Amino acid sequence: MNSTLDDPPTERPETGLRIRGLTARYGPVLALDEVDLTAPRGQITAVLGANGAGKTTLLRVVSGLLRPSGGEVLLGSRNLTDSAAEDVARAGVAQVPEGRGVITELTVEENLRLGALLGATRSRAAGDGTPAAPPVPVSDLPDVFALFPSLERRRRQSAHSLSGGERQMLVLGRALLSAPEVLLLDEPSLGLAPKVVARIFAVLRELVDAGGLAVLLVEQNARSALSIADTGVVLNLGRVVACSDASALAADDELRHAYLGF
Ligand SMILES: Nc1ncnc2c1ncn2[C@@H]1O[C@H](COP(=O)(O)OP(=O)(O)OP(=O)(O)O)[C@@H](O)[C@H]1O
Repeated sequence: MNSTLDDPPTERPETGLRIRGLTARYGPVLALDEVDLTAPRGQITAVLGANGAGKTTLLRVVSGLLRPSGGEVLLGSRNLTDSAAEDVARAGVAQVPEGRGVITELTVEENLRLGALLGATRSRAAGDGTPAAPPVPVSDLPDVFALFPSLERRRRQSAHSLSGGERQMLVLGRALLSAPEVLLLDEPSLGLAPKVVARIFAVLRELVDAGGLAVLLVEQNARSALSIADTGVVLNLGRVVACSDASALAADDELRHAYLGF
């Protein structure tokens, strides 16, 4: 039987996110078929694959937006499988939606304060027995501004005025302020200039190396993703067709040509 969010942890929380036998459907369409993968703490796990492979569906299930038809989503010893999206967020799983996720009516600073608000809620919950958040080295707005100085220059501007790259930095900063254990990133490179992508990926790498954060990075840009990831998982038609060390995947010509488009 599944444990619940309220069960006391019985394993070391270092385990990170584990997905076991995950199956998801849209009516007759089988979008995920018995997917197994692990996103350990202190590592970046890239999920790669062509259009329709099931990457977005995987994120939707993990974040509680779509109910799976089978399998499990575990965070440490906590079973998040059938949890509502707000409970998954409170458990420490932060979504970094593709740059659309900024609230354009609010300023940069106000957007960031929303993330900090969730972080504060989580800290109070931790006092009630939930495992404390890991030491993500971002706890207040100045920490985000140190990572992304252009956000500081625009802190009082409406988020509407930001470029695509700045919007992506803002949603990432907001997610970090929620003191996450796991970051889920959906195509953070989409439509951005290579220089901006390089900055965002370098920040992710720094954060993961500095603490116990687990990153699940969904990307179509397989080459860039594998350059910063520890492990790559390749999906095709809802199934895992490869799961390996990122550098080994990048060096596998057959696999790259068949599934990764580079
Ligand atoms: N709302 C939906 N209704 C029906 N089928 C869907 C729906 N969303 C996705 N699908 C189907 O589920 C499968 C997986 O789609 P998904 O969006 O997860 O793939 P993806 O790898 O994220 O691709 P993309 O990068 O194009 O978003 C595809 O066959 C897709 O057509």
